[in-house]
Amino acid sequence: MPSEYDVIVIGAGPVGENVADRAVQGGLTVALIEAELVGGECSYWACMPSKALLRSSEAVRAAGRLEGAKQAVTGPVDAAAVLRRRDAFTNGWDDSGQVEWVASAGIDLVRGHGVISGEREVTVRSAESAATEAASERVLSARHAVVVATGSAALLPDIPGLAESSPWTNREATSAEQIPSRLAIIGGGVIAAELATAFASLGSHVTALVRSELLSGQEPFAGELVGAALRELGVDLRLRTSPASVERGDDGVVRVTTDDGDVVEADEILVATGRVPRTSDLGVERIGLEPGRWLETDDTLLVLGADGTPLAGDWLYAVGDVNHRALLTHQGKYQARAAGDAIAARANGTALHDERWGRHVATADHAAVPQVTFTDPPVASVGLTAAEAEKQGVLTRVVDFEIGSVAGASLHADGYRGTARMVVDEDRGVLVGATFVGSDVHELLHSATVAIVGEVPLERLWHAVPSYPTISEIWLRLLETYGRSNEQVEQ
Ligand SMILES: Cc1cc2nc3c(=O)[nH]c(=O)nc-3n(C[C@H](O)[C@H](O)[C@H](O)COP(=O)(O)OP(=O)(O)OC[C@H]3O[C@@H](n4cnc5c(N)ncnc54)[C@H](O)[C@@H]3O)c2cc1C
Ligand SMILES: NC(=O)c1ccc[n+]([C@@H]2O[C@H](COP(=O)([O-])OP(=O)(O)OC[C@H]3O[C@@H](n4cnc5c(N)ncnc54)[C@H](O)[C@@H]3O)[C@@H](O)[C@H]2O)c1
Repeated sequence: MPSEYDVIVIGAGPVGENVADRAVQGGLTVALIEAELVGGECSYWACMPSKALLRSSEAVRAAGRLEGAKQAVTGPVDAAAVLRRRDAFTNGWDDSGQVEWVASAGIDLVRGHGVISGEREVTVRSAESAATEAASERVLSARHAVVVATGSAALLPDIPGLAESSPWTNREATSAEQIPSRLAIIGGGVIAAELATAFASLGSHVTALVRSELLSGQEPFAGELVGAALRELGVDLRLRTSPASVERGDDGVVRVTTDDGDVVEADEILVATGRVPRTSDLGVERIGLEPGRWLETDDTLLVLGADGTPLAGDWLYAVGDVNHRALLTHQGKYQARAAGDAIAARANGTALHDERWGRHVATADHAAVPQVTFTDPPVASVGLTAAEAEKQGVLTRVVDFEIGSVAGASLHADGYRGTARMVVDEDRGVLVGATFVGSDVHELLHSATVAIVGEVPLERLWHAVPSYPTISEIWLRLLETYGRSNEQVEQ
C-alpha cells in the first residue's frame, strides 16, 4: 500500500465511507482509516440495531389498532426472535460485507487508530499494536486533504457512583443479549425515548428519569404524545426528576437515588444523556485545536481554527457527528457528499460552488434537518420548531391539525391519534418547519423537507394535491386551516 494519498479519511462510519467514495468518484486516491468496525456506530450500535429492536413490536401494536387484525394477532412479541433479527441486521458485528464494499469502491482501507501527526499527515497505529504496545505504526501523508469523520460517543454525566455501576450506553443496549427485567434510563432525548419504547415492548419494566420534559428539543406536543404512549406501555416516566446518586450492590441490583429522595431499583441502567466528540485522542492539539471539543466547520466542511477561519492551506475537513452540525446519519452523509465534491473541486482546480445551496456546501444543516424519532407514535420533524422560529425573529404563524380527523388516517388505524404542525414564515409565505406525530407519519416527512428546501410558496402548495384517502391529506387540512391569501384580504 502507498504511504501518500490525495485524501485521508479518519473514521469509516457511514459518513467517512461516503466522503471517501465521493472523493474517489472525483478522481482522487483515498485511504480510509478505521479503528473498530467499518460502518461505525450507526450500523452496529445505533440506527440499525435500535430500529430492529423497535420494529416487530410496532407491527404487532399496529395490528392491534385494527378491528379484524387484532383478533388475529393475540400473542406476545417473541423477544428472542427480535434479538435474532437484530443480530442479522448487525451481521453478528462482523463488518466483512462493508469491507468488501470499500474495496469495490476503489478505497484503500487501513485498519488502526488514526492520529493527526502534522499538517496533511496521519499516523496509524494498528489495532494489534495498540493491544500489545508493539510499535507498528504507519505514517500516511495527504496531497490534498485530511477528513475527520470520527463520530461521537456516549456522554457519561458526573453522577456519584454512576461510572462504577457498569452503566449501559447505546452500545450495550443495542447489542443486549437478554432483555433485563428492570431497566432504568437516565435522559429524555431521542435515544432514551426510542430505547424506552424498545425495551418496554420487549418485556422490561422501564423507569425513565427525565430531568426536564421528554423530547424537549421538539414541539411540546411530541413529548406529550410520546410520553402518554410510553405510560400506556407501562413505562414509569418520571419527568423533572434527576438521579442524585447511583450504586450497584453486591446483589447486582442498581439503585438510583433521585433528587426527590426516592430509590429506583433496576437490573441495568442505561445512560442516554447526549454525546461527546471523538477528538480526545486524535492529535488535534498539534494543529492548535483543543482535544475533546467538537470540530467547528464552515459550510464546505473545512475545520475552523481558533480565529474562526479555515486552517491555512484548506486541508482539514470534519464531517458527521464530530462537527456537531446535526448528529444524524443522513445529514452526515449529505455533508460527506458536499465535502467530497469540494475536496475534488479544490484538488482538480474546477469551479467551487460555495454559495448558499451550492453543490459544495451543506446549507440544509441550517434550514432543513429532517429527523424521525422512532417511538410509537413516531415523531417526524424538519426545520424550525415554532419556538426556534420565533427566537430567530421569523414572523411566525403556527397551524396545528389533528391527524386522526383525516380520512386516510382514520382508515389506517382505529382511533388514530396524532398531531401535525406547520410553522410558516409570514414575510416570505413559505414553510420553515413541520412536525408530524402519529402512526406511520415517517414517510410524510420528505414532502415537508422538499417544501422547505424548495422554499415552495404556500400558494403553490395548494396545487400539490394529496391522494385520497391517505394520511398525506393532512397537508390539505393544514393549508385550509391556514387559509388562502385572497381569503385573508377579503376578511
Ligand atoms: C442509539 C442510537 C440510535 C440512532 N439512531 C439514528 C437513526 O435512526 N437515524 C439517524 O439518522 N441517526 C441515528 N443515530 C445517530 C447516528 O448513529 C450518527 O449520527 C452516525 O452514526 C454518525 O456517523 P459518523 O460516521 O459521523 O460517526 P460514527 O458512526 O460514530 O463512525 C465513526 C467511526 O470512526 C471510527 N473512529 C473514531 N476515531 C477514530 C480514530 N482516531 N481512528 C480510526 N477510526 C476512528 C469509529 O470506530 C467509528 O467507526 C443514532 C445514534 C444512536 C446512539
Ligand atoms: N432516530 C434518530 O434519528 C436518532 C435516534 C437516536 C439518537 N439520535 C441522535 O443521537 C443524538 C444523541 O441522543 P441523546 O438522546 O443521547 O441526546 P439528546 O440531546 O437528544 O438528549 C439528551 C437528554 O439527556 C438529558 N440529560 C443531559 N445531561 C443530563 C444529566 N446530567 N442528568 C440527567 N439528564 C441529562 C437531557 O435533558 C436530554 O433529555 C441526538 O442528538 C440524535 O440526533 C438520533
